[in-house]
Amino acid sequence: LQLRRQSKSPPLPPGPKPLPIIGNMSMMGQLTHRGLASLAEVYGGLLHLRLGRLHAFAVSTPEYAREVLQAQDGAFSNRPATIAIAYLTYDRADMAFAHYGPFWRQMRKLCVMKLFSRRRAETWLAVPDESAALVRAVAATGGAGEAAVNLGELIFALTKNVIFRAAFGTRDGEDQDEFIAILQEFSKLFGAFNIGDFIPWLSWVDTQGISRRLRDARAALDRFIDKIIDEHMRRGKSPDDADADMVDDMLAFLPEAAAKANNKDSTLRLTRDNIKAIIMDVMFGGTETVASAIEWALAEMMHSPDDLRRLQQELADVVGYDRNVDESDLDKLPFLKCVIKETLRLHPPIPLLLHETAEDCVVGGYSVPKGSRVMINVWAIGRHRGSWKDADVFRPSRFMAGEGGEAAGLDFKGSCFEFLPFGSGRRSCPGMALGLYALELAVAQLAHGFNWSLPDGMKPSELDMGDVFGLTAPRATRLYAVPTPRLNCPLY
Ligand code: HEM
Repeated sequence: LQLRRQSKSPPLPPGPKPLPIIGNMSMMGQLTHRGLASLAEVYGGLLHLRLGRLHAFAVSTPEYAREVLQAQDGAFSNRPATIAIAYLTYDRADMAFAHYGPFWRQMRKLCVMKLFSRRRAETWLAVPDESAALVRAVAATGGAGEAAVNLGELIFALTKNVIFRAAFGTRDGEDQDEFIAILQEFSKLFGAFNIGDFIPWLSWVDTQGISRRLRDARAALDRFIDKIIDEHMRRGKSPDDADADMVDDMLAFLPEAAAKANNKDSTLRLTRDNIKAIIMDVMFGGTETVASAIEWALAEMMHSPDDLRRLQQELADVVGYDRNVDESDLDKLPFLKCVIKETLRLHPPIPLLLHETAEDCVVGGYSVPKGSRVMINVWAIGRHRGSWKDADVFRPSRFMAGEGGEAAGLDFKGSCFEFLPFGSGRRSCPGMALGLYALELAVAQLAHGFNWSLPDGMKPSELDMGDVFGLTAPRATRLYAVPTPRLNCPLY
């Protein structure tokens, strides 16, 4: 009896009572950052759900986040993938959905050292160029202080152009529209409910025609990127060329190119599928995340005009009224950094981090079996009442050093578990530096270049601050605002 008792694994954490076979699948609609935060108030910081055959866990406190992202990082670093995700990533031929292991390590090294690194001039030049184009577009459409501009749409165009340029070396043309349509279909398929993910013996039930849509979407991507790869192979640019793009960088790792260049230094060999899948990672990882953060930062400041005025005063003191902000100013703008931090705390662009366990684990005395889906709710953690004073209030000065800001010592690099907009540990964001650069520059230039008011006499307190849940958590309604130029120089 004693042996049996000793070998008994610890209990599963608390959670809503599951039904036979379907478990808690009737609660699928609640598995959003907000829904899971409400469940955590009832069941605690580590809760368990049964979704058909799948065990799912939600982590909603800094203590449990530290446990899974730091103390037991190795066991929690796999990624869960639905049938749709596995198919659209060419069976996890990318980095974001590859399981933790030697292949993922090599892909990650390639991304960090080459694709997103500061040395990739084309990518980093795209940020100031496209940010200037955004300011120009704002000045052109609403610059007389009369018409409202659709800031959300213009900001999305900025990040899309930056990433498109980084990947393919170009921004214009009908190609972009075709590619955006492919991205949108991928995004819908990633989020579509598919019963086979939870009850495999029911996978034949495909009422929404998902299998056909998956085949069509991947075929469309094949057609699109194969053409680009062939063009890049024909022009034969070297990754060392100043205007090389990500495709040029990756082509050097195709077996035929590596053999030709006698590239023995690297054991990494990529296939065309790897190249396509990584391009999709970069598109999904780098476009909506940055766009949603820029739009939220501006919306929060329009909702809290004193903070906008304070940032504009800082910009006037440091930059003056005769030019707009450039990269060299960014490190001299402490309040701007606080605005960015406070925005990422309240609106982490990826609100739920999705991990999977590679082995049976025990967390806080509870069992987490191998192959479980683990959702780390960074949105709930950023608003955790035990960690943050006035947790739901936008107050950038909480991060201000020298003013007694209670959160002055906290940053988002991954060691403060109450603040994880970029994740932490092995699977944390490899595009953080690039994302922050685009975010800081765009927010600073828009705040410095214009005074902002809300359309139709709307009061700041009336601005809709709701969000929607998907791969990211952008604003529920696009941000419209009326710009009035405030500099003595032309806006580009
Ligand atoms: C404000 C901007 C951004 C935010 C807040 C952000 C946030 C995140 C988060 C939270 C993760 C997942 C961490 C985890 O699961 O533990 C992630 C992963 C990732 N991000 Fe970002 N990201 C941003 C910008 C970018 C950019 C600009 C790129 C690429 C150009 C990028 C590429 C990726 C990739 C490829 C992964 C997957 C990494 C892996 O699985 O190993 N991100 N990001």
